[in-house]
Amino acid sequence: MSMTMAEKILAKSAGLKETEAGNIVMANIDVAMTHDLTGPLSVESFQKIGVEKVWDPEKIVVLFDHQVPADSLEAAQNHIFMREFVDKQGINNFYDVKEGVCHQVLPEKGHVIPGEVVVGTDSHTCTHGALGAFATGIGSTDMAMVFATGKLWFKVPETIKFEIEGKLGRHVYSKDVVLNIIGQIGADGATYQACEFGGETTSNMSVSQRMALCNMAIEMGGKTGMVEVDEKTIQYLKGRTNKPYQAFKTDEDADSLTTMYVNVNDLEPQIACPHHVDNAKPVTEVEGTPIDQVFLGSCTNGRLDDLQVAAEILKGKQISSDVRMLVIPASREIYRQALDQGLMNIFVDAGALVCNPCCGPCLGGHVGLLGPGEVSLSTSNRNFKGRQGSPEAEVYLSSAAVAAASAIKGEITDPR
Ligand SMILES: CC(C)[C@H](C(=O)O)[C@@H](O)C(=O)O
Ligand code: SF4
Repeated sequence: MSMTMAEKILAKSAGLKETEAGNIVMANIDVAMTHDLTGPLSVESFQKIGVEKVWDPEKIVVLFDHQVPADSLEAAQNHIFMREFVDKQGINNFYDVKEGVCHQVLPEKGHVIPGEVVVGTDSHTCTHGALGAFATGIGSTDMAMVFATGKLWFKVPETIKFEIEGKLGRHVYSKDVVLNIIGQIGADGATYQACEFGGETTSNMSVSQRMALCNMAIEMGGKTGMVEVDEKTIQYLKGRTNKPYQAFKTDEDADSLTTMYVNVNDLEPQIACPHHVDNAKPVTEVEGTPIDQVFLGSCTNGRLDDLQVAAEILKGKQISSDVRMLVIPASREIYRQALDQGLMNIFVDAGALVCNPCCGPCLGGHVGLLGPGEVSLSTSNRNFKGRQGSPEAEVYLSSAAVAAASAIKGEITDPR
């Protein structure tokens, strides 16, 4: 039977030969991730089930990233509570305050491999599908059941495959591609679909750029984002994991597959305007909009290539005195590489604030919040009302290149 990548992975994880979209399968979970913000709820629910020990401590990853270092007594208490859980359950895959954002750290540390089922109590767990896994966000009570049993049921999703063709122009990136797709199909355009990204443009992208595509799958309602395994995936995995893995591909004649063709030859840098991610416009339509803060970071665009692009633009320049710019590398590994490459000197000399790897202002719970009437330009993935602080603030989303060029001018700027 012809199947999609999502169907093949879910069939394998449920011990079935085949399955099809719409079926309910009981999957064996390969990786279960929780963090400082949703972890306490997951653990409290787990404790209510009454099972003493988690099903397999080696398959659980606990990580602190949303409020690190603790910015409130509540955050500190959450951290203490989670450290006690990790200790009691013998969970070795524990990353305390220093490592960075979960969706960057898990792939980096080799926890994500092709063909496996990864669940996390965070909606952007779909990012990990860039390595050919089936990865999705789940609720804290679902995670409690995973902790207890190692299993979770899924309705097998249909697949929408974005065949991306054409050559990206100068200073046009995967973030622009995915914002444009979301603008076209809407925030509910791929509801409960496995969003697979393919075509020659995707093949030419780095794993990092593919992660930005998959990261945004949830912003069009997707159950997961996915990219087929290729040489770049294999190179990425090298030195990170020795675990054997299976690479699955979507059969072109699979019943549950819909294809959307996207040509990027003439694509301009895109901006998602307040207060919805699907309110995407070409930068030329919004350039000149004054901004108060620029946030370069997050699980969407806080990776080394993003920092490199931004540093190239900021080199020898000064950030506008009307703007605060926050640079937050997505992980310690990226921070280290950025230091080695001299990127941090460029940011500091330009007048940016460099913070420790964490989620930062992305969801308005930690550093760098916006006041009423303020405007942020952010490389993250959501611009909902109140997302980065005051409900009277506005958030625009863009690539790292637009963010850097705009920081210099103090207004939304076309980096080209
Ligand atoms: C805190 C967490 C539940 C949340 C998510 O699931 O996405 C956060 O990471 C976000 O980006 O809004
Ligand atoms: S960086 Fe933002 S989107 Fe990513 S996990 Fe953190 S809060 Fe969520």
